[in-house]
Amino acid sequence: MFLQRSVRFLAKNGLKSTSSPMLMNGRSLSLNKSLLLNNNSKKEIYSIRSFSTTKQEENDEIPPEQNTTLDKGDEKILETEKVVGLSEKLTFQTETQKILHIVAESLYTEKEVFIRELISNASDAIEKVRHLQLTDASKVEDNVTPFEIKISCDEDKKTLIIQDTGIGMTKEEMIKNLGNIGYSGSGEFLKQIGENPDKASIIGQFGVGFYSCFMVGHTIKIYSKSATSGSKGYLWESDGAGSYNISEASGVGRGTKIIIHLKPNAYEYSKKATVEAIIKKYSNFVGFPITLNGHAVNTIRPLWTLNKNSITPQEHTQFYQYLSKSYDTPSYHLHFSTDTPLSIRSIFYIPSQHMEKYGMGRMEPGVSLFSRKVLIQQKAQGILPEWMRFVRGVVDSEDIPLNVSREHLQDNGLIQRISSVLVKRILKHLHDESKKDVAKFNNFMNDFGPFFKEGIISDFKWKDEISKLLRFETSHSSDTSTSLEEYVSRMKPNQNQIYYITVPNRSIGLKSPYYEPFQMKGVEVLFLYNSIDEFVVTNIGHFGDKKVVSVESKEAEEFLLENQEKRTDALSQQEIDSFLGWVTETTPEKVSFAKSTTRSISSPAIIVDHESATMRRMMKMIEPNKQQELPRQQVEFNMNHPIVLKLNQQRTTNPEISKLVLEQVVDNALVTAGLIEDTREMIPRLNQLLESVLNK
Ligand SMILES: Nc1ncnc2c1ncn2[C@@H]1O[C@H](COP(=O)(O)OP(=O)(O)OP(=O)(O)O)[C@@H](O)[C@H]1O
Repeated sequence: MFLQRSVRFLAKNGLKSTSSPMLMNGRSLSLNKSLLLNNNSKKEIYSIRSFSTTKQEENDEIPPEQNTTLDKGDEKILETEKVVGLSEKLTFQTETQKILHIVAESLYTEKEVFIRELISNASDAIEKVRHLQLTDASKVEDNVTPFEIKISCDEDKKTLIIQDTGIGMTKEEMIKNLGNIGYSGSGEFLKQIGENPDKASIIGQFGVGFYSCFMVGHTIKIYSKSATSGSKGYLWESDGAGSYNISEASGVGRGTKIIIHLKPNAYEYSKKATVEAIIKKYSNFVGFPITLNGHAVNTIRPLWTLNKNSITPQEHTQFYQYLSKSYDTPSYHLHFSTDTPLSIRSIFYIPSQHMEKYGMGRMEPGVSLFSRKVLIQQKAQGILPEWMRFVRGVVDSEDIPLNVSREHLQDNGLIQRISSVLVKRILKHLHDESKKDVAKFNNFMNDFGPFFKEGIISDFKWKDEISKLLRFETSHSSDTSTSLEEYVSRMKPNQNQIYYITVPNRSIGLKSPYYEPFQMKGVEVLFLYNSIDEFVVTNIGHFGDKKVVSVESKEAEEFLLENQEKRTDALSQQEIDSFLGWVTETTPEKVSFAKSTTRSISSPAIIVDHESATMRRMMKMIEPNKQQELPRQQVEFNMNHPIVLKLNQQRTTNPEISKLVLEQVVDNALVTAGLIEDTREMIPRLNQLLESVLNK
């Protein structure tokens, strides 16, 4: 289809199906040329791509030997630039100095990552210039230079040079980007880098990658020329000891050239074999040709555009590690392509671990958005919902215009539609995986469950799909592995609701008077231990046609009443009424209504139909200074309980102690319902009661 469209277009516009060397040198170069010829309409991109790509779209890997114009022999990059005029000495921002020092000094075991960081910056810079060329070519001075990353190491000179033909930097940008740490939480970085054993991952996640070159270099020289029209070249030079020099330079090409003069303990990075192995290890999936001393190193395989059966598990792992700047093997991956209703090529990875659980701050979104292999935005907001920020991957859709506003991606209707398709597909994939390997999925949910719970609370649209993935601990088993589907499959024939109880731990749950009647009926109850869980189940509301309700709710009480054998009370109705009247008279500030319970409980009293304890705690967190008065409660008494019967006997003969006992019984019920947080106010009363027991 591309080809047909392009032939039509070329015929119409009189372009020749050229076999010029530029077109043969890879797609990025071809795109450049297309821009020289035309403006940036979608049609033009189709046409040139189709002509430059003779293989089918599904399998358009560019063999390494065709990747670059530079693969001609052992070529070293020379320092041909010349400083013009005087140089200006500037100091690093204080925080930057600290971070620079830490990065340079404390990562000696993982030094090699500096190559990954610099290549990643180079690739980002090229993506930026490519995007600018395709959206506003007039702003770019040089539209001819091919997109490439050249690396050169020299064992004699003890240098390593990394040069890109990317967006480059103006003088101001060099000062801003290289002299300051953009990351606002640099204090946080300093803390984490000290504590975390996986320092290399932290470097990647905090955007301090550039400074890693000071681990290996005693002097760093950076020549850079911004791609924007009219820019001059500059040299930035520093030994990382607090200051840097900037001067104008002539002979600087578009992009950035970093010359690292290696420290004696880092001479290994002047060896070609060492550097080549590191590039292959970390940067094999960079989307632009990388050459080392003139030889092509990487294989450009945009995996997401390939046939999924042609990709090996190792390639997936490598690609994931490249995308996520991490070293683990992903738990799951999904390679998903569709042409209807939208054209989407995508690959998603679910990491095997995440840092949020260690309190390491919020993860950034991890999916990059492309349009026909041109990067629109890395870590794109809005392509997946916020709660799916743990997913890493790539989404490519030719339906997205290159000049889509990157700031407001999440407000874009098309992005929202793509997002919908993707979220649905990812959730379905996880559901399928949960059936394939139950233990693996349960382990995954143990770790990543909080993200899905956040999804239930914040993203109502997906609550049905997400609720199928959640796992709970229940009275059936102490594993945190019961799905709602399994719960439903074990429901009693007369049961049409799912019951939960919020308790601090399992043992309290098992002893709770709210759980007791369910246990007696053999009805399974979900045990929720976190405040957030109650919001989660409240938001789930219904699972299929089964309502999810608290064991403390009216609905639960009605269920318990059904088919319940009539209790025979030891007291007459008149005696009961009189007792309950005494209760409300004696504890008017705590009890609004007292009645005889119908629940089979072994405690003397229980609070019913009350406000959720979780909600109270939440309100307190929201307004910590506001006194949260506890409203008067409805209390049900177990009229066969020995304490209640004795209380009834003694309330007239021993009114003082009976009042104390009643107050304690009510307070005990409030504690059981989680409504009293501070039990200290009971102590004087308990002491009085103890005294009276001992005095007997
Ligand atoms: N080769 C380059 N070309 C153009 N600009 C660059 C280049 N290398 C670095 N920069 C600029 O310097 C900034 C700082 O780079 P650094 O590697 O420290 O962090 P980062 O790239 O922003 O974050 P991360 O390392 O997480 O990708 C970059 O954001 C970019 O603006």
